[in-house]
Amino acid sequence: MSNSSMDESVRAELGRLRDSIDNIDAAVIHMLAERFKATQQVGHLKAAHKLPPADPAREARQIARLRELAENAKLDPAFAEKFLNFIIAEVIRHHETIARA
Ligand SMILES: O=C(O)C(=O)C[C@]1(C(=O)O)C=C[C@@H](O)C=C1
Repeated sequence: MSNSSMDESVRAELGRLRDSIDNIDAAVIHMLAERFKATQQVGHLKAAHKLPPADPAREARQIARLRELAENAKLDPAFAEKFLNFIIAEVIRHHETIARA
């Protein structure tokens, strides 16, 4: 294989992989948007009933569940936990904003 044809096959493979990454990123964004639509409703429900924005017991159950899912999927469970905590922190911020309104 000459240098130029090898470069072309690498370029093509990189292009295919990046198309797949772009599709996955789009799915992640759409799934997150749906999740935030649901949590916004939870925020309004909690505010209407004077419930606290955070529920640490629920979070502990979610973390345990996601860590197990991650392990089964061969994803680093510590990363899965960090990712969930990052999302939940943003949700709690939204809940607090709704409660103040
Ligand atoms: O389930 C709730 O009570 C929520 O407010 C949602 C959610 C989440 O984003 O999953 C956010 C904050 C809570 O601490 C726990 C979970």
